[in-house]
Amino acid sequence: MALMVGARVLARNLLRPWSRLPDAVPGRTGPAAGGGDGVRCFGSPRVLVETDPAKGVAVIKLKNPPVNSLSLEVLTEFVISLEKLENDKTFRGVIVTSDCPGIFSAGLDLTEMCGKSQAHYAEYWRAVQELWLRLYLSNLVVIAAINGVSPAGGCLISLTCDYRVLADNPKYSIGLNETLLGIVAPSWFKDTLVNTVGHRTAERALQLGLLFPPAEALRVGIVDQVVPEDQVHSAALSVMARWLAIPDHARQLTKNLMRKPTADRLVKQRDADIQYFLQFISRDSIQKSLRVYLDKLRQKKG
Ligand SMILES: CCCCC/C=C\C/C=C\CCC/C=C/C(=O)SCCNC(=O)CCNC(=O)[C@H](O)C(C)(C)COP(=O)(O)OP(=O)(O)OC[C@H]1O[C@@H](n2cnc3c(N)ncnc32)[C@H](O)[C@@H]1OP(=O)(O)O
Repeated sequence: MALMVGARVLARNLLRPWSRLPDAVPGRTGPAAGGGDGVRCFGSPRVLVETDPAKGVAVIKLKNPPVNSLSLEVLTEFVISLEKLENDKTFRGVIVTSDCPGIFSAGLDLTEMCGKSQAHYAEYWRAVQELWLRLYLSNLVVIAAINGVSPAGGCLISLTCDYRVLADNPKYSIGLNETLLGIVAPSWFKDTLVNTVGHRTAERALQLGLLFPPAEALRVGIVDQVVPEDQVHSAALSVMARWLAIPDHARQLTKNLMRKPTADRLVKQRDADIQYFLQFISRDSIQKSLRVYLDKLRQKKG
């Protein structure tokens, strides 16, 4: 019950940009934060933020064990943390990564889309839209340091970034695998993939629900770089330095030029998109597919 109320409060914060989460780790500094002196931490229970004001760079670490599924709370806390960074002129870039070993993100939280009320589905989908819009159009340089498997919504998060570095581990596949669950990637997921890998590759990948292992992911361009696992963070920092060498205003205007038409397609019909999602996700056949998929995941262990 408390969790539900908490989620509602957090979700309402999305609509009230002036409201702030209390800092979960207020002003913690020092080497434990991962970057030596001057690194400061804030954020929330599921979205840790380590900042290095001297470099103007922050690291957002998703921490929603066991699989970093994108629950309503995670989506909301992510947006709030991102907004905090964007409103602080100290920061010019952010690296998005995972605090869960071996898993970047298992994607949208299936339990949020299964067996819940229409009101809940609407609330959840608006939060998914919000995070996508904020990340896709962020003024910050956003680099994904993909240190684990990254299906569906996890892949979407990384596709919204400006650059993707993937750890070279055969288990760390990435892709929009929605069709394997018997569901369909919405048009703006599809657009994000098309804008990254081109129409033909996206068409094949989406219909077959392909999850690309690292070498393949690099070949089709769904990631920009594959590096040994222990170098993901340092590689992301090197890339960041290169992107930060470009004057902000020129880079930001160019990013906007490239991405705004795609984002505008959703912005112009957000409510209709929510209605479309509601109709789709509430179908008996879709609910059944999701239940079967979740049961398979749960039975895997037993
Ligand atoms: C023309 C018509 C168009 C209509 C379109 C309109 C609208 C669109 C409608 C819907 C669009 C929805 C888009 C959906 C996007 C998504 O992101 S769906 C999620 C996709 N994710 C996956 O397929 C990944 C599933 N998970 C896994 O494959 C594995 O869990 C793993 C990530 C590889 C990790 O494996 P492992 O370490 O072995 O961990 P377990 O499998 O044992 O899992 C641990 C527990 O976590 C639970 N879990 C896993 N994934 C999720 C998830 N995504 N959400 C919620 N929960 C998840 C799993 O059940 C285990 O739970 P228990 O501990 O057993 O309780």
